[in-house]
Amino acid sequence: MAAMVEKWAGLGSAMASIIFLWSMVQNHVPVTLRLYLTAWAAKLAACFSPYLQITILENSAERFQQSEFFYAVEAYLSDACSRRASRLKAELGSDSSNLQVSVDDHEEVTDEFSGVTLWWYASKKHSKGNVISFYPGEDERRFYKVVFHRSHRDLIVDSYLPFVLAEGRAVIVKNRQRRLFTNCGGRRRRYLRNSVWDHVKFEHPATFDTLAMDTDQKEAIMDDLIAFKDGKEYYTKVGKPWKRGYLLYGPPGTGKSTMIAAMANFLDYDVYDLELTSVKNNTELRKLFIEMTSKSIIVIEDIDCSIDLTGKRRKDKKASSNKDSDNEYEPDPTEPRKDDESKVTLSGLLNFIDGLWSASGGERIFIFTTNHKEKLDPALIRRGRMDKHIEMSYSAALRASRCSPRTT
Ligand SMILES: Nc1ncnc2c1ncn2[C@@H]1O[C@H](COP(=O)(O)OP(=O)(O)OP(=O)(O)O)[C@@H](O)[C@H]1O
Repeated sequence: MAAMVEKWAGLGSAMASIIFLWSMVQNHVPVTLRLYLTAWAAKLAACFSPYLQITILENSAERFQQSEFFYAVEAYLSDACSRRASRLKAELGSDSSNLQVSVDDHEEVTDEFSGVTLWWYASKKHSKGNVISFYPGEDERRFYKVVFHRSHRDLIVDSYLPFVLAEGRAVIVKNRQRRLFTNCGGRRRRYLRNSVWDHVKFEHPATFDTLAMDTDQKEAIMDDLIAFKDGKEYYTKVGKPWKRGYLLYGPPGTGKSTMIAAMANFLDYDVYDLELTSVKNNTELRKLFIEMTSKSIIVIEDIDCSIDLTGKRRKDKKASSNKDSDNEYEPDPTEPRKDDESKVTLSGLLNFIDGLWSASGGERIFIFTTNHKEKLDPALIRRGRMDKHIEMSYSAALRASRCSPRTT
């Protein structure tokens, strides 16, 4: 018993010495050296620890692109492990109608795989950049960390993590609600949501059955869409990005928007309604592009009103567009440049469609609509960029109006 008491007393004095030494270090050692020492202490501890940890960040380097793996992990943990967690958080789902329950920050959840136990943690860390953000959450990077015994390294890396990715993807698909995105909402709101896009649930009821159009033409379009959707191998084989462009042209009210909705419903894709006049410059356009998910249709309506195809800039679409009118807005060279005018250039747009960036993500369809095909720059609509040109005519629209139920 006396030996035990002596042992505890020894331990107590050792602890007191460590605390004293640490407070000395805190007071007298410069911050940079202290951080260096802390990092080394962590490395040293890791060498002797029998456990390994893998971190999965929400954003890859410098918040550049959101990590699909992070969201797969989030979905997997919410679905498979949240019942074992004692602290959960509930948020509105992506379509703002369903509740999503997930594991709260700093909460530990255990999982088992092939008889091996693993521990997951969710947390946030502040980015080390010098940028000061005015919006909450901007300088924070969320991450998940999985800890396991180092003897199971191969099993975890080669089998468990791919399993989590596949399961998480399946959960995302199962819970998926198709969305209609816009870049027109308030800039501040989008920052708060940590995204450059706003979205609502996509609920347009149009289908190819309800679309009035020549049957052969309709079937040709559907075949083309199916070939695209199933064409991953083909695109890889021929070395082309997995994307396709459609130009829908014809007078107002001939069903161009309806056709887009029918395509989205047919393919089960999200729709990104890109308002070019709200995009500040080519850099912002690229950022919007990076944040688009795959399996999506990117729409630029009335492309001739959205961008000055001669290389000069044009005012707001609304200012210039009375769609039936031929009165074009002519930019006045003496007019001072306004900051809120879009500076997206034709070359920026061409890069967006099929430059190096266009290949990232894959499985995307670009659709431009116009009432004046003849006004478009040939470079913009050449085959390869806009692979299929579809004319929408009044005769089909007339058929549609005859078929639609009468309103009184
Ligand atoms: N071919 C069609 N099939 C089914 N509905 C049609 C067709 N054409 C027009 N409509 C109906 O006419 C209305 C206008 O169609 P829509 O908005 O798709 O035309 P649009 O060509 O996109 O017009 P705008 O150029 O003005 O944007 C919608 O209510 C749509 O249901």
